[in-house]
Amino acid sequence: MSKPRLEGKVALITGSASGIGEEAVRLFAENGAFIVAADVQDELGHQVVASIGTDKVCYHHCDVRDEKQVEETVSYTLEKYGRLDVLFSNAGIIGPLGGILDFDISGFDNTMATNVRGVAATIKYAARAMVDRNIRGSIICTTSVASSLGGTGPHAYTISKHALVGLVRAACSELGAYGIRVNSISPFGVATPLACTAYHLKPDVVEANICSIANLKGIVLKAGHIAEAALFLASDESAYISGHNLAVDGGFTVVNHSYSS
Ligand SMILES: NC(=O)c1ccc[n+]([C@@H]2O[C@H](COP(=O)([O-])OP(=O)(O)OC[C@H]3O[C@@H](n4cnc5c(N)ncnc54)[C@H](O)[C@@H]3O)[C@@H](O)[C@H]2O)c1
Repeated sequence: MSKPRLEGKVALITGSASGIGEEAVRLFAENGAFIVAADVQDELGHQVVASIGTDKVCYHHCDVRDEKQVEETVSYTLEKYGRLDVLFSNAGIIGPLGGILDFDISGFDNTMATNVRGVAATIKYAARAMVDRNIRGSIICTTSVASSLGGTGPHAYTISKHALVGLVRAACSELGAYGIRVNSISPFGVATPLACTAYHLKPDVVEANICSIANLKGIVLKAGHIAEAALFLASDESAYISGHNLAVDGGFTVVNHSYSS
């Protein structure tokens, strides 16, 4: 039997009580990792952990907008499992809807505080922990197709995800010297609570809408597909990949949708 892909590795996953993060917790655990699952939805987070088993996975409250909570969560991970090999900085919000002409500036601030500043804080403390212990770790963030295209999400969200690509590249440029890889995953639409609640739609309706505009037909994108990409970037199979924004979008961002042959 082949060795579990994350055997002996310790991972911190934010936004882990729901959607993509929850799937990643399950998949990383199946692949032998010790995990701290962090989120602000404590009840859901505890349920996720209880459904997997508390021997290798634990839940910890962390609002990524609060630098102190991020620092404390990384310290908790080190106390609990003794090291940190993988950060999956995945927590994010869709932020306010609406156009630029009536732009919700305070909603924009909160979106940036969560999707960019929050991720920056997680990278800062996770990278410190890795550098201090000489760990050649892997840092993964969740961007979006809205990180490379305008008009595929609300404006504040699009701005935040574009900025996140810059953050990944900046961190990659510095942390390579320590052997630490920094990448991101850029998903197309997935019918998680983030996508469903924003538009007040049920998951099957969201999936039907996504499929109707998707480039790749005959498959429905699920949170598990994104978790698989995170597993690859977390594992040693991606040992020389850094600074990459891995599209899991069925080709959506590289085709001209108005062209038909
Ligand atoms: N669902 C999609 O279509 C889609 C597409 C592209 C990218 N993404 C990105 O994937 C990531 C995960 O989203 P999802 O779709 O699984 O949605 P989700 O709502 O199911 O999960 C997001 C999780 O992040 C947590 N969270 C929100 N604010 C937080 C904060 N301040 N501190 C800590 N945790 C916080 C939420 O409680 C939730 O559990 C996000 O970064 C999102 O932008 C989602």
